[in-house]
Order: sequence, then structure tokens, then C-alpha cells
Amino acid sequence: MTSSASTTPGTAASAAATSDERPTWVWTSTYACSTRASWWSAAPPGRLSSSSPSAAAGRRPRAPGAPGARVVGAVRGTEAGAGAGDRRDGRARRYRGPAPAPTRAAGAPVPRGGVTRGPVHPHPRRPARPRPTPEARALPGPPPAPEDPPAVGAGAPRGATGEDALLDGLLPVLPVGSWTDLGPGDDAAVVRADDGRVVVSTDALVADRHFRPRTASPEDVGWRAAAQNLADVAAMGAVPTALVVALVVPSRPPAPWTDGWTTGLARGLAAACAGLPGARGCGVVGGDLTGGEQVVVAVTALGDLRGLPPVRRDGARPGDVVALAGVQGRSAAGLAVLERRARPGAAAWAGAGVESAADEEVAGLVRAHRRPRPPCDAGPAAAEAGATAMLDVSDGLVRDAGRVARASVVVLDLSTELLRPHRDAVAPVADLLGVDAWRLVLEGGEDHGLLATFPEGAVLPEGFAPVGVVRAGAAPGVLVDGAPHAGGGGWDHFG
Ligand SMILES: Nc1ncnc2c1ncn2[C@@H]1O[C@H](COP(=O)(O)OP(=O)(O)O)[C@@H](O)[C@H]1O
Ligand SMILES: Cc1ncc(C[n+]2csc(CCOP(=O)(O)OP(=O)(O)O)c2C)c(N)n1
Ligand SMILES: [Mg+2]
Repeated sequence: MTSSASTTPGTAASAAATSDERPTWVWTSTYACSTRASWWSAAPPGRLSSSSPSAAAGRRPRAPGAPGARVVGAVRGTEAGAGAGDRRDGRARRYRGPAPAPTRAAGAPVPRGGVTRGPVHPHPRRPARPRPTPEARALPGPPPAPEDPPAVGAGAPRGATGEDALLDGLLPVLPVGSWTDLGPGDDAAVVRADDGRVVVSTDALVADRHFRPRTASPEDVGWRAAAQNLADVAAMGAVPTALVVALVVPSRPPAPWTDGWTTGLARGLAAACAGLPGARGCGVVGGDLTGGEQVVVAVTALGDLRGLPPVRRDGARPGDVVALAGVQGRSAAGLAVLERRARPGAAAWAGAGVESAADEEVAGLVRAHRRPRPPCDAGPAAAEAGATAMLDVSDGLVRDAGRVARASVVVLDLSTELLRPHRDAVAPVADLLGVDAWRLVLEGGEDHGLLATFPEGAVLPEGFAPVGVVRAGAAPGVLVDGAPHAGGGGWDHFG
């Protein structure tokens, strides 16, 4: 962050970033439940909340052997070698990137016919894609696609109505994926699982809980839905291979969205898969459509461990380094900007200088909220580097670090000195908002960076920077500079 909040001239950027004026009822009603995430209210500076050392999850015994070894398959009750893709010699297969995804010229018609089988649904189908050879898998993936790739055939229903028309606008826009043997259109999809084990995670986004139609476009929501699920898979050390997307579609789109919003959502999903590092080659292979009162986007993500053990939350050990890949606090800052615009008295706030003073920062932070960029490539890299524990930061740094701490029965001691760059990146806008920048960094969620622990002395993979250390302690939890955190604990849907 370079420009001065007080000198940067106003441009249309901030207005564009936050151009939708929000009805205040939405703001007030939704935030009644978010008592610990009131970024827009001036927060007293100071230290943060005690990371309540609640009942610790029992430490799992570690597999004997090399430092950082994790119990693999404890949940499944099997050993690491049980995965069909595991190397029997105990050495991890080196990941060389996804197989190239099938390419299709933008705007080109989608061929009919299933990916590998005949059509069942009367919708455009994917071309057959040969199973990639090992050599093909070693090739770099396709070049990044534009953030919002053009819709192919979108919005041009061929005489279909209702659900079929929606699908006609949706399916052609979705990315095919390198692991997809059979994509959307049949009763179920077929996704290759080269490792023999499948990483699977699901997260739902609910209108006015995770996004507001007035502040986020359907493309933004699609991006976020993909990004946060891709991050969950990456946080296990896996490469995302496929997404499945279930949508609740109200009979009338929420304002200001219009009827084609499902196509926009598909464009956002495709843009995230194409544009996030480490996600290229991940396809959207299917989903579900149903009617309902409120927009809900539920995404299930699959991933491939490439012969490595999953990086769980319970492997951190005293002496490990705590490291973070990605940004932290920016999404919360962007959300604070959007929410502040919606609250009563927004005009007075605008008059305080944010509109004209920090437009670049404002636009960047709002964008960080609307289109988070989890470093999905850093997850598999962390696994290869011997990360002992990892998760993505969705609910807040202290809160999610506490999950590692409790699962591993250790203390994670975060350093404000090491986290300072994150604080500095949000400070100008935080100051203008009257929000404590440290709270944004320590409690803000939804950046979906990867928080991992590595054995002392390990070479951190690219993208990771140290943010603390793991200590032994009678009460597992999180410290900040050696002291309990005195602020809020991050996001809790029911807290
Ligand atoms: N309805 C559910 N049924 C089964 N497991 C669930 C359900 N909701 C959450 N979980 C599991 O509880 C754990 C915590 O969920 P969550 O906080 O959503 O994780 P994350 O932050 O990684 O998305 C995850 O392992 C998740 O799979
Ligand atoms: C309108 C709106 N209000 C509040 C938030 C903030 N928020 C909603 S959910 C959430 C935490 C992450 O979502 P969750 O469903 O808990 O994801 P998970 O931890 O399961 O990955 C945050 C910070 C938001 N994104 N949008
Ligand atoms: Mg979840």
C-alpha cells in the first residue's frame, strides 16, 4: 500500500468498487448475528481475545518415522500405503502440475455429445478428452483465462424452458477440467482419482449471510464459492480436481440481479478455476438446481493428494514455525467498506474522506472481498515441504489458528512483528473507517490464505512467510506476542 490516504485523489474506482447503495435493513438484520465481526464499528485498539483454550481434541499418535510424519488415514482406519496411488516405496510422487485442460476457443460452439458417453440431457456436452499420459500431466497447464471468460452459448436457450433453459445457460460456461471423464448432463459425473483417495469438502454460500446481491455480482459469488472450496482442498495439501455446484434459485432473482444470474455465477466459477494459482484444470462436473426462497450456492470440491499424506490440523508440534500464504485482513476490510456504505449515516462517512482519499485502497480491498485469491498452489507445495498442519483461514486468523492449536494440543504464538505487512496493507482504510487494523488482520475471515506449520528449519515453500511459532503449553490455544488475544474471536455463524 503506497498511496497516502489523505493525498490520493478521488477517482471513479472507489465509487465503482462500492457503487451499489445498500438498503440499511439488510445490513442491520444480517449483522445482528455477527456480534464478533463488527469491523465497521470503531474498535478500541489493543490486544485481542483470549483464544479460549477449550476442550482440546485428543492428540492423535503420530506415525513413527520422519519428522512431520502424520497419521494417514486415521479417520478411515487405514494406513498411508492403502491408497491405490500411494507410492509403495514410501516416497512421495512429485507433483508437476495438472494435466492440460481441454481448450475451446472462446465463443466457439460447444459440441454436442458427452465427454465420453452419449448424451442423456439435451444440453451441450463436452468433447471427449483422452486420458492424459504421465508426460501430459507434467506439462504446464493452460494459460490463465480472463477473469470473466465469455459465456459460450449462454443465455441462448434452444427452445427449452424452466430448468432446462437455466441449464442451457449454465452448463456451456462451466470449465471442463483435466480430471473429468464425464461432465455435466448425466445422473452423475465421472472424475478421475489418480491417487486412489479423494479429498472432498463442501461449503455453502447463502445470500445475505455470505454475500449480498446488492454488493456482489453473480460472477463475484461464483468466484467466491469456487475459491473458498478450492482453498479447503488445497489446505489438505491436495490439488483441486473438480467442483460440484448445487444452486437454490428463487423464482425472481434478488435485486439487482436479473434472470441470467445463474450464467453469471457459472462465469465466476469458471473464472476462479482458470485464474487462481493451482486451480487450473479443476472442472465443474455437475450439480443440482432447485427452487427456494433465497439464493444458496453450495459447492463440493474434490482433490487429489498425489501420493502424499493429507496435511491435517493435528500435526503441529512445539518448535514448528507457523507460516501464512496469501493475504489476511483484506477481505474483512473490503466487507467493512461495503457494509459501511450500507449503514445509516453512510453519507456522513463518505464525507469523512474515504470516497476521495483512498480510492485505490478501497477498490483493492473491496475486490479482495469479492474475489478472494487463495494461493491454492501453496497447499500442495506445503505438503511436499513437509508441513505438519494446515488449514485455510476462513473464519479469522486467531480463530482458525485456534483450531490447529486444539487439534494438535499445542499453543500457536503469533507475532505482530511478522504480521505487520498484513496490518500495513489495511491500515489506511481501517483508519478512515475508524476500525482497528489489527482486528481486521487477527479476526477477519474470508481471505482464505493457508496457515501451516512447518518443522523448525524447514525451507518454507514459495508464498509462505513465517507469522509465529508453535509452543508447548498446558492449555492449547493462540497467543499474540506471547499474550492472550483480547479482541473478538472471529466469525461464528451461531456465536
Ligand atoms: N452438516 C455437516 N455434516 C457433517 N460434517 C459437517 C457438517 N458441517 C460441517 N461439518 C464438518 O465439520 C468440520 C468443520 O466445518 P467448517 O467449519 O465448515 O470447516 P471449514 O472452515 O474447513 O469449511 C469440517 O470437517 C466439516 O466437514
Ligand atoms: C453479507 C455478509 N455478511 C458477513 C460476511 C462475513 N462472513 C460471512 S461467513 C464468514 C466466515 C466464513 O464462512 P463459513 O461459512 O464459516 O465458511 P467455512 O468456515 O465453513 O469455510 C464471514 C467472515 C459476509 N461475507 N457477507
Ligand atoms: Mg465449511
